[in-house]
Amino acid sequence: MSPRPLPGREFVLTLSCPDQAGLVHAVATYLVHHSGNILESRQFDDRLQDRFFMRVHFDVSDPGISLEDLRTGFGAVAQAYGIDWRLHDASTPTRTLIMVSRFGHCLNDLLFRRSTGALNIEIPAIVSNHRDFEPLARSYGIPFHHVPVTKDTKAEAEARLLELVRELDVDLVVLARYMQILSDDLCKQLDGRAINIHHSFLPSFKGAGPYVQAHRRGVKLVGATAHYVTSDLDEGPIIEQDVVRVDHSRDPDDLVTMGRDVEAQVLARAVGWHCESRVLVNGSCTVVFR
Ligand SMILES: Nc1nc2c(c(=O)[nH]1)N[C@@H](CN(C=O)c1ccc(C(=O)N[C@@H](CCC(=O)O)C(=O)O)cc1)CN2
Repeated sequence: MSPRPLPGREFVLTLSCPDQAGLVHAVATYLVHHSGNILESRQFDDRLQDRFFMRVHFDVSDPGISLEDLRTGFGAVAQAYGIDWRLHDASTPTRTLIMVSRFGHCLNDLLFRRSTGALNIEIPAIVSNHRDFEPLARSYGIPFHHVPVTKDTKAEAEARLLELVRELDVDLVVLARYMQILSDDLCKQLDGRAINIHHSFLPSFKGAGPYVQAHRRGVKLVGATAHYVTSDLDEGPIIEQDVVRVDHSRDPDDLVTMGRDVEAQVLARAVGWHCESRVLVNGSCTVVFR
């Protein structure tokens, strides 16, 4: 058997389109014409929406083929089939701006996971409406931006955030227990590239104080939900969720403590999958090729 060529550069193609025959063949033919070798391919046909979703992780052995060549080449296929698509270099880290308020466990977890290489992200800035975690940012050598928010300064604060997003070429904004509601305009500007961790198992207990709400309800499970941020508070497409068991003996503060680990783990999985282009938005839901 002839030896396989040395692995080339790796790319990820994600796509969705109206379901139709020949899609996988068209993608495979495109890859062959660009010296592509499939490493992983996942597909999902949403029969209710009649929409097809695909994620292809592949390498390219021809060193003369650039990312722009690949994008130009797939543009023709996409036009023929009405495909919405994205094509990324799999090795490129996602430039991630993290926002936090007074609870830092999710921020701390993301910083550590980046430091160990568990998350392929760069963190050009940490933004907070409080100064609690400026020392933590400094300990990782990451610029910290204190952007206070009041009803009167919200517009100015959001303008400053957008300025940082543009100046630092940010790909993804993560609300790691950032407790300010983003305006409709900011949500539009960050559509599909802002992830929030909500400290409940949505759709239960939306909004502020979910652990107090859960305690009043006498729940036997508390949880966390990572979702894309939209104008509808805590209603964005869900990316990942998990729960932890509780009981009658726990007061609201106990629930806050017990929820920390599951919040951090859920957010980290969601951020990791987003950064590996494993999450595709399907209307108000997601398809996650995890
Ligand atoms: N536009 C959106 N903004 C935010 C979302 C979202 O889904 N869409 N998620 C929240 C996070 N969050 C729960 O996870 C949350 C944060 C804050 C509040 C809230 O009511 N806060 C203040 C009011 C602050 C303000 O007016 O800006 C309060 O406690 O009264 C509810 C839920 C992050 N932002």
